[in-house]
Amino acid sequence: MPDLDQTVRDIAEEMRARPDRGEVATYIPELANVDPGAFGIAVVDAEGHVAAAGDCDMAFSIQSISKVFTLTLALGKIGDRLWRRVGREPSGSAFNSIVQLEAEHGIPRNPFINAGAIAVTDAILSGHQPREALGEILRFLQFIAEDPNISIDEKVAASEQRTGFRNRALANYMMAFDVLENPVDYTLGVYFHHCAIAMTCRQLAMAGRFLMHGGRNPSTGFSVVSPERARRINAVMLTCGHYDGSGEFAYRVGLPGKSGVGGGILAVAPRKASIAVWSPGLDASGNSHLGRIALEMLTQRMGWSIFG
Ligand SMILES: NC(=O)CC[C@H](N)C(=O)O
Repeated sequence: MPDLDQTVRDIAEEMRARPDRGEVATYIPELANVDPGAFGIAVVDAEGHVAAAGDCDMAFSIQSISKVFTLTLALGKIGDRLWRRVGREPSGSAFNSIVQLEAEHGIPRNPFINAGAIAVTDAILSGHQPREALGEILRFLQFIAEDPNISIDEKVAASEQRTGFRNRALANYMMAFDVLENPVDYTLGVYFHHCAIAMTCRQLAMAGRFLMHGGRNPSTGFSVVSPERARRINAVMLTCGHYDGSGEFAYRVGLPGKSGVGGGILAVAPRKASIAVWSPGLDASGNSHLGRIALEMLTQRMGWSIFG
C-alpha cells in the first residue's frame, strides 16, 4: 500500500496547483471573504496516526458538516423517535430546497438538507435555552476532537442570521405542520450558530474518528455511540451527505461523506481512516470542488472505497 503521509502531501501539492477551483459561496456574505486558493487535508488512520498537509491547521466554517454531529446528539437524546420528524431518503434536490416539504407534510427527506437539519436542531433544543443547546453541541465537538480550541465564528453566524431568509421560510413552513416544537427564532439561532463553528481539517478528522471505529473513540476507548448507530450515521452520510451530488460522490469517492458550503468535507473509510479536506470553491451542487477531487485521488491511491 502506498505511504499515507507521502500520498497526502502529493495530493495537497497537486490541488494547490490546479486552476479549476469552483466558486466560493456568497449567499452567506461572510463566507465570500475566504481565499479560494486555500487547500487543506488531514487523515487519521486506524492506529491514530495523523497525516496532514496544506492548510490543514487553518480554521474554516464547517457549515453543514455540523449536521453529522447534531444528528448524533439528537439520536442520543430521543433515539429512533427522531425518524418520525425527519426521513432518511436522499432528496435529489438542493440543500436549501423547499419543494418537497408541502407534498410530504412538512417532514424533511433527511437530516442533512437544511430543513432536516433544522428539525434535528429543534429536537436537541427540546425546551432548553438556545445557549444551553449550543454549549452542548460545542462541548460534544471539543470532546470527540479532544481539543478545547473549537469555537463559533460569531461573524459568520451574524452574517447568516441577517440573510437566512430561506431557512426562516423552511422553519416556518415546518412549524405550520407541527414538526417543530420550539420557537422558530430559538431553533434557527442554534442552527445558524452550529453551522458557524470553525474547525481545522486536523480537528475535524479527529472528531470523525468514532465513525470509523464502530462508534468508539480509539484513543480514549470511550464509546460515543453504539456500533449500529455509527453504521447508520455512515449510511445516511453516503446516501444524503452531498445533497443532489450524493450519487456522484459515492460513484467517484466511494465513502460516506458530509460536505458544507464552507468548502469542507468529512469522509469516513470504515476501519481505515477519518478524513477531512477543505477547499472553499464549490461545484454546482454546493459541494467542495477540489475537496471531492482530492478525496477521489486519496481513495483510489489507498484502495479505500467501501465498494471494494
Ligand atoms: N450546505 C450547507 O453547508 C448549508 C448550511 C448553511 N448554514 C445554510 O443553512 O444554508
